[in-house]
Amino acid sequence: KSGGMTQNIQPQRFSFSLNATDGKARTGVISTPRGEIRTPAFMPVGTAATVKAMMPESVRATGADILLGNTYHLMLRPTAERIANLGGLHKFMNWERPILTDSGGFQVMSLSELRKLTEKGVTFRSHVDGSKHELTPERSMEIQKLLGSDIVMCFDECPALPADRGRIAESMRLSMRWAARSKEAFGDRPGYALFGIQQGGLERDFREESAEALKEIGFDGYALGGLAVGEGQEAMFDTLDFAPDMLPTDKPRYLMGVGKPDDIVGAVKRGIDMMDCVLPSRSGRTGQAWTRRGQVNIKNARHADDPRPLDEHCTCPACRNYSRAYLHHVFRSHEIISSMLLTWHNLHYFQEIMQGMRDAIAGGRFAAWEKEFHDTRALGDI
Ligand SMILES: Cc1cccc2c(=O)nc(N)[nH]c12
Ligand SMILES: [Zn+2]
Repeated sequence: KSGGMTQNIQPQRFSFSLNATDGKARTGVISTPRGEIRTPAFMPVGTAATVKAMMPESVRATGADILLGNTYHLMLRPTAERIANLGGLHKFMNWERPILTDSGGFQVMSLSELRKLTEKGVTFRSHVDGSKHELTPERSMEIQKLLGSDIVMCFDECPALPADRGRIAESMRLSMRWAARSKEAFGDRPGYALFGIQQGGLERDFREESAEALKEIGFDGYALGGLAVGEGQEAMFDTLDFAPDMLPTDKPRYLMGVGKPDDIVGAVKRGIDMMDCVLPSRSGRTGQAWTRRGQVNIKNARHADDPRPLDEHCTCPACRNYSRAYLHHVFRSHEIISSMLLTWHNLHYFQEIMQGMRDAIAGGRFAAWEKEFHDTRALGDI
């Protein structure tokens, strides 16, 4: 034994290693200077520098290796410059593990008013105070650098659906020009990653053109954008039956904005490595619990006298220490703990699904795991 200090040498690089595949499903590890990300990974959304109703240590306790922040929200309030002056987003929100930030374009189109889209970028008025702002690929890269996020997303445009093929092609080609400008502006930042975002709607030829354009530019990871925007699960899965295969095998594939538990399982089955969604946290705040036997609306009167836990197999604090009757009561009384407990449970359950899939893929038994997953959900709540 050397006796010397065994330092915790963090890799100064961003790298992805694939450990096993089972059909199209994959499991591996993304190594970053701020820690490892086990894939397939679910990323809780921390829009305004907080995963709502959760302390960061609680988010970690659910099993999350990485969380999401949003360029759009943070540039408006408290501003990226203020966060940078305070030491960056990790320090600001007390989460020292990896953070991925979305690039802002998608949120502008869905949240702001008086938007103006040009080749240069987007000008808009803040939904917070009506102030005028501009986002371009260059400004988005600058903001994400000020935040210090480990995985930076290209600045893209996601067409509102329904859209005709002409609109989808035009929007995708703009996003590809913006991807090149994003890469140029991002520069060379060892330890930080830039992900390209494939667009092209549900169209195989446009998805192919987009994938080719992104590979030509070259990225550390590749996201599939333009899905989970109202097309429905069947159309999304039909697209996922071909789109991920167009992307490099040796880089992470990130499906943005997905989804319900069965969306997540279907996406991993089709070769997706990373996902994010507000569903578990947002629905937790409305009393909507996600369990292995389906959805449970805890506000429903049927739970008022029920001494059982939400999910008897779940090891989260809500299921270990509280009854359905208690959860029902605190929701009906609008107590703050109601959001805390159900958000924790939902995030814990989503991470349990991810861990189950990682183990199943590593063991070559994904099909059996998927069957068990669907059969149990079909039982419905008891
Ligand atoms: C968050 C999200 C959901 C769904 C789609 C998208 C998209 O196409 N592009 C970006 N940047 N973000 C998205
Ligand atoms: Zn639970």
